[in-house]
Amino acid sequence: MSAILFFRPLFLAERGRFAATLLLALVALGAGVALLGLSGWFLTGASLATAALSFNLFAPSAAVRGLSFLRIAARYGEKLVGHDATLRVLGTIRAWLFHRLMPRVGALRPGLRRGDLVSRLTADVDALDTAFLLAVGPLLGSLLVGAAMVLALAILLPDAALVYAAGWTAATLLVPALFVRASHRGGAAAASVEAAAMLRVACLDTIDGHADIVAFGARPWAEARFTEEARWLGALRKSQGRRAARAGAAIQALAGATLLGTLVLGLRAHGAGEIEGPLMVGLLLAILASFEASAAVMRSVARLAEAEAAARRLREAATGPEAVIEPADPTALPPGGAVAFESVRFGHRADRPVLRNLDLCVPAGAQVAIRGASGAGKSTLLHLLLRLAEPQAGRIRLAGADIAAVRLADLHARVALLEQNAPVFLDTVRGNLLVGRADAGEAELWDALDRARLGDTVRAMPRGLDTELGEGGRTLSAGQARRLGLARVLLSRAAVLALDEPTSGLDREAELAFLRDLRSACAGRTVLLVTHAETEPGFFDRQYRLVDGRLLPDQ
Ligand SMILES: Nc1ncnc2c1ncn2[C@@H]1O[C@H](COP(=O)(O)OP(=O)(O)OP(=O)(O)O)[C@@H](O)[C@H]1O
Repeated sequence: MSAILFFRPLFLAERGRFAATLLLALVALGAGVALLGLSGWFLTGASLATAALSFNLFAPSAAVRGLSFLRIAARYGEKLVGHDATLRVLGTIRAWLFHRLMPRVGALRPGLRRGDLVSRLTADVDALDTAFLLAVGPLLGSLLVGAAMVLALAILLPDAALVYAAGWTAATLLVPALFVRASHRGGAAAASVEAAAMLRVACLDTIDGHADIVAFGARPWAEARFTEEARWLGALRKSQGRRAARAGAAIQALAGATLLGTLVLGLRAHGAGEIEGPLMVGLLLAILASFEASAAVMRSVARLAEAEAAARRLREAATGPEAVIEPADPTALPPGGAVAFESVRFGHRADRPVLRNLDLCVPAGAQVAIRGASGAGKSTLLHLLLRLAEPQAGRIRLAGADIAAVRLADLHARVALLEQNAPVFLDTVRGNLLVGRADAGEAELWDALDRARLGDTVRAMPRGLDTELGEGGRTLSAGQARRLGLARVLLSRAAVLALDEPTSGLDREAELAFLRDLRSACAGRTVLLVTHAETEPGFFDRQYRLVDGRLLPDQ
């Protein structure tokens, strides 16, 4: 339970609603047991009465109706309040998790797949709903009902109290505990949660790679992979289900044995005149009803094991190291756009440096191109400037300030990045552009689009700026998606533009035109552009080549 308890503060925010749920669940459970007990007593009493007149029919039948109504109302209220509280908590957990994940995404272990992360934010959070509704509630309810039954038997049929206590303890505590142990021992619950996540990964992978899979005739391969994941999940759930069914059968057997034991002891007490027949029947039926609560515990425990595994995965995602730490005592970022790298060393693995003691000095407003072979470290250099990763040695300065000492929000307001695979969000053209500057007006949006040479394309779209672009920009060509990313960067007010391959996706003519226009489009801003493209003299103030982790003057 330790992983679930990690989320306790978020659950406690709804403690009022959860307490009301618990109370209503107890009322429903108590009313159910009392209803069956009373009915048993009533029916037996009525049938044993020689003359109907000698038995008061009115009071018990009114009580039966009252209890059944109370049970229905309490059950309804419990579901209503409980689900409301749970949905609120799940919403809070999702928002909290998203907030925690954002600074950690860059530092997630490389093996962690997108689909797995989605799985954590959705299915794993959902699994936590069992933590209260299906676990704590039934367990507490069952404990209280069990204790009440032991007390009632101790008063009315003392011989049977011990038998019931033993049967009930075994059914409510021992069997679920053994089930949890068996599930933990095989790691079944964790494996099942993992398998469900992997199935989502396989599904997303297949959708993303759909065109290639079709083109290569690899559908059998994709289907076999998906089927294999599905089969694995199915097998794990089946064996978990089998274990749960065995435990359920054990509870039924214990309920039967307890009932039988109580019946034998009850008949003996009845023979000795210690208990009346109707009361004994009432007790027997109440015992039967109380074991329903034990079966509910078993069902919740079965789901609780998965909730615990899901909580562990959520905790891992929410508490991992942050990619970049905010400075504890940030310094103010002076105005300006001068950029300097001072003996910067970085490697994704410390023993494999990508940049080695790299120096670069770009005065404010200067435009610099950096060329280099694929894998030379060009994107890495730009990422370091935005503190998407931290150098292992050296310092990067912006407007004279060490970027490690300034607030991330200040840094990101000053430096805009056009990523190599700049995303197109599931939104309109306008929505995608406003990510660059939320308060941009209509004229500024069109200006940015024109400067990125995308204005005419958007004008020809049916709804212009309000055209929906589809997931991942599916309705755009790769070159158009690229230019949309560029327009977003041009729209921002950042004094420094970090452009990663801004002309990829453009033909050579458009590429040269873009590079030629860049000077006026970005006038007054510092530009660091990394590219494979051949540039021409005069396009940039300075040009470098990135070779062996160092910058050499180019041309
Ligand atoms: N997240 C990562 N984990 C480990 N290694 C990485 C990671 N990202 C990049 N690398 C490695 O770092 C090196 C530099 O990568 P980078 O993306 O900066 O190159 P690049 O010059 O931009 O290449 P390209 O022109 O192909 O985009 C490469 O060898 C790459 O394999």
